Amino acid sequence: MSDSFLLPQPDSVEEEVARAYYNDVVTALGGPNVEVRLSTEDGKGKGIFATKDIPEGETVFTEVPLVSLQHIENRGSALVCYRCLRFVGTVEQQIGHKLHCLVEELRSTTARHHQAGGEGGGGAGGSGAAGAAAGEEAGDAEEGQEEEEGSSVDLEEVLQAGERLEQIYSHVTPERIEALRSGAERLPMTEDFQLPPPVPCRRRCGEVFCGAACEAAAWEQFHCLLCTAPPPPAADAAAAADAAADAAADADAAASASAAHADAGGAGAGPSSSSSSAAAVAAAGGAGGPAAEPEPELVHGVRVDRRALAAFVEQARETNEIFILAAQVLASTLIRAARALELGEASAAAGAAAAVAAAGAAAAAGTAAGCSGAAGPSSSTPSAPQQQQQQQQQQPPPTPEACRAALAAAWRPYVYGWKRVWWEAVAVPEDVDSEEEFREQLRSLAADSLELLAAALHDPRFGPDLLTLEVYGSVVGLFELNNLGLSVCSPVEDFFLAVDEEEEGPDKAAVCKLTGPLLDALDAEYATPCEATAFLALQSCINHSCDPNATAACDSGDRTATVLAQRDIAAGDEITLSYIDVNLPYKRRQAELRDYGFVCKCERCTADLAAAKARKAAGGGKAGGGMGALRAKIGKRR
Ligand SMILES: C[S@@+](CC[C@H](N)C(=O)[O-])C[C@H]1O[C@@H](n2cnc3c(N)ncnc32)[C@H](O)[C@@H]1O
Repeated sequence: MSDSFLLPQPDSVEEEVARAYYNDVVTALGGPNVEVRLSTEDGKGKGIFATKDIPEGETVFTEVPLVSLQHIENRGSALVCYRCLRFVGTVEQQIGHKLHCLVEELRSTTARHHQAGGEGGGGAGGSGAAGAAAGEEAGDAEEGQEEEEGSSVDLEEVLQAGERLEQIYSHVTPERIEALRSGAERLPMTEDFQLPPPVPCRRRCGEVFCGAACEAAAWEQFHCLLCTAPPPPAADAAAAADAAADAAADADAAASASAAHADAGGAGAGPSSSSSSAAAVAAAGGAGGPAAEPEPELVHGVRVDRRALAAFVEQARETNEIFILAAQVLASTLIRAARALELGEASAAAGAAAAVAAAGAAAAAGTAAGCSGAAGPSSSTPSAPQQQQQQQQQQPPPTPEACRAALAAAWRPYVYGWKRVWWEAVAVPEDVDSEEEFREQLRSLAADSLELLAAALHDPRFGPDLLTLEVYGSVVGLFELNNLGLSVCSPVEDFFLAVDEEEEGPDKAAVCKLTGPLLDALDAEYATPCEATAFLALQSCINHSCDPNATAACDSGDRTATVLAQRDIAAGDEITLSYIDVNLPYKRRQAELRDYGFVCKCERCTADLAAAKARKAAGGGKAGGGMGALRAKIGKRR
């Protein structure tokens, strides 16, 4: 059992609080189609059950992720809001961004070949260190080999990169890519695919948002603690509080934000992305930041060292991007706990379990407010850093009991997702010789990451309880076992489909003359969606079935993820989704689900296993059986 009061204890008080929390979450989302049961009869843990008949095609429930993060390697394919994943800019900018990042990535591959002296090798190659799976890294046998592989180049990959680059340039010039990217070139028919203009982070850290409200919501929710850019000079500090609103009106915002996004890791791979945090800081400096060593800032009572944050982000991008999501969870928890103290809510929270549950549920519902700018139950207008520091200095220090109660309440939205620490939750890859060594390497990677984060966020009130390896490992493990892959369709795909569907004739020919070369240059990339990882309070409670009765879909327009009935669901039925491709035969399904850390106990697997055993007993063949094609992956809701 865990020593940390932040990780669940199996006692009745906890169960009561959990029940109250989920009731509040369901109610806040407009229930009452479903309820959360804390244990299913077949031992799968928590589950979601229908409280009334839900006909096929109807919405079971809709919710907003508590946190989400676009995959680093996807940043070159889709220019989206850092908080809500909505595509931003224009279709032209999206096309320019994709081509620019693609060209940069291909160039960096061929440049690595030249740097390596033009020698081919059988090494790892690949598209750079960014986003490399921690498991792969931990699976490498020896340091020497890693180094050797890092500098070696796969000749075939280099040749392919060169060919692809030539193919792109045979259809589109570098000047045209830049014209699309900057908005100088407009294409016909794109007015039907309006996107919000990108609004840069108030400190120009390189992240962009779909509007000032989303920028402000992200800032309040976690970004004020995690932004890698230093504060503006003192004279501009007051203005900085309103910078998000100003940025929306900034005539250059769209183009500069688009470029900043690309420079801050947009290429998604290769050297440019691993130095992205530094680039983001440099970009912010260029926008008026001080050149001198910045002082740590006090934000909601947390001492924030932006340079240390940049180091944290860089390590996460090179090893495991989930560390960044984990940091969002911890930062938003710190902020909610600090706000609770600021507003004097802690004493109430300490006294009543129900109040604790309500605070947590309200936090989940608060983030569900979408792009409205609301960031939580005690959302307040952000004040300038100096004002915040003054306020905090005037307040008497909170008691340890108040701190613990505030932290427990703030932590509530995540506590029930907890299962195992990351290094114990990960399935061991087949090519790993020593499981013990592998898990130790993951543990040490998480410890390094936490050390960097703890150096960046110093909080004597909550830090000693929250920033521990056990809690950090549990948050990363939560994403390993509960995360939801979000996939938001690209407006670029919709645009090219619309062009294709136009009636044949001279008008279409004129449009195709302009768009055809772009489609040829993009090739299969034209349809790449935004891919992200997210954590949702209710969806993370839905168990898997190889014959699911529901499916999930997401809508980038309002940042919602919806669960839909895939067939008629009766009151009392468990709601199930498929985490994998259910077309696979029994053994392959079980193998895939081992990656999710469990042996499937669904009715179909139970029946398949029984049939296989019966066949074996009768001296017969293999287990198998196909179902209709279903994808766990979330698609766009139409
Ligand atoms: C996303 S969570 C679902 C909610 C979970 N039951 C809970 O208590 O939080 C996924 C976890 O639920 C359990 N689970 C989900 N579907 C299952 C199934 N078909 N058979 C066995 N365990 C399952 C596994 O422990 C898995 O790691």
